[in-house]
Amino acid sequence: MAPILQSTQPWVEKYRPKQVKDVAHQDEVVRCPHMLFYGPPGTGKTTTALAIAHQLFGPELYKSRVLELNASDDRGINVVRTKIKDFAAVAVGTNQRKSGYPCPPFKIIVLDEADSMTEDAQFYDFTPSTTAVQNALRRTMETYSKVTRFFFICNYVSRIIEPLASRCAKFRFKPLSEEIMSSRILYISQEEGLCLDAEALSTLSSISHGDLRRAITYLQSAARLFGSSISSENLISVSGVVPAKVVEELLKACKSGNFDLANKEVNNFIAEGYPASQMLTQLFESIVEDNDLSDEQKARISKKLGEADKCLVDGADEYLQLLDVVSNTMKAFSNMPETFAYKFSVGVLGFLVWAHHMFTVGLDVDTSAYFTAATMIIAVPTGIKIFSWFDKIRFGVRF
Ligand SMILES: Nc1ncnc2c1ncn2[C@@H]1O[C@H](COP(=O)(O)OP(=O)(O)OP(=O)(O)O)[C@@H](O)[C@H]1O
Repeated sequence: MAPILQSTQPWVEKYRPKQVKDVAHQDEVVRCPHMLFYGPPGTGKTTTALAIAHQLFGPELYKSRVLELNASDDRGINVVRTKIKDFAAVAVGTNQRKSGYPCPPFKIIVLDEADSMTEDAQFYDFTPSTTAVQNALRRTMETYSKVTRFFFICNYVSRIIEPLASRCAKFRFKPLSEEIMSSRILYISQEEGLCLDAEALSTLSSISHGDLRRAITYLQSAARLFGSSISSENLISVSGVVPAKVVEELLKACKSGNFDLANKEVNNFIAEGYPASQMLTQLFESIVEDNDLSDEQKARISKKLGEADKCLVDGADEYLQLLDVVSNTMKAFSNMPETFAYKFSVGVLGFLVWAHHMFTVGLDVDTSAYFTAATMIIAVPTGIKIFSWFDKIRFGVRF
């Protein structure tokens, strides 16, 4: 059995395919213009670009013909104007064909994470800066198109400006299917002398969501911690995925309508140290599949989950966000749907606005303005008050 603990090299690099033909299941992509590879993480975009470059130039010419820039490099507008231009402008020798490699007469510039290129000193402002850098590239691409090919790699193609995208052949990388992931994982397991049963294999594919890099990383972590025989539970524990039972308990508490119980579950969850964002993802999956909820209720909870997810990304408190989600889920599960209170308060508001309109018709401008102010002062708080009364009646607390 092969040693597991000796090598410190991450397996994602050790098992990065060196040849385009070994990149699993992205056949359409590998047949070269300027290229734009986009799609979710860990699906082989960078691997394909580097494999193409290696296969075109071989190890000897690789360094002189290929420039790799990723997010860790400085890729502000000045880099585009100088480093990329300097590299692109130097003509390639005509007689550099090495045995076994096609060595076409151009260079390749690989811009990884092209959707996060920044303008110097404006890195906090995504849209204008990225656009400025990309605009600066348009000219460079045109001027040096005879001697350079650009490979843009990104997750979100919508963040690449249209003039750049339209100069490229676009290739969408899809999340890898369970079978493709499993066969690559099986191959790596055999090479590393690991023993994975069918359940562990399927768990690994499902918790990785089509991201092979993630799957390989979980596998390596599990091998380090648990040795050569890896079970489904081992993989779940290294992945940070919340055990299905914990999600179930939380949903059960929501269904019970008992706020104290739900609060206790949220407290336990936070005390266990699970990431709240992971819980939101799994809660979402469970709610979408829950037959006790109507489509409208599912839509409401999903909206709340989305808002909480954004708040967490912005640095909000995990406990409060989760409690907010849980309270909204409780409302959705409760027999008196939120829509009733909502519609009632909106109805009161609507009535007052309508009454205001009827009374003010024919009044002079000043009287009408006073009346409008009075209506807003009465109508809005009244609506909100009624809304909160309903919450108090139902849960004894206002969320
Ligand atoms: N299609 C694939 N075939 C074989 N291995 C793959 C494939 N996709 C990913 N991998 C494995 O995952 C690792 C990471 O892949 P890669 O860097 O190409 O992903 P990516 O799509 O560029 O992701 P990101 O958008 O995060 O940069 C590779 O080193 C390789 O081990």
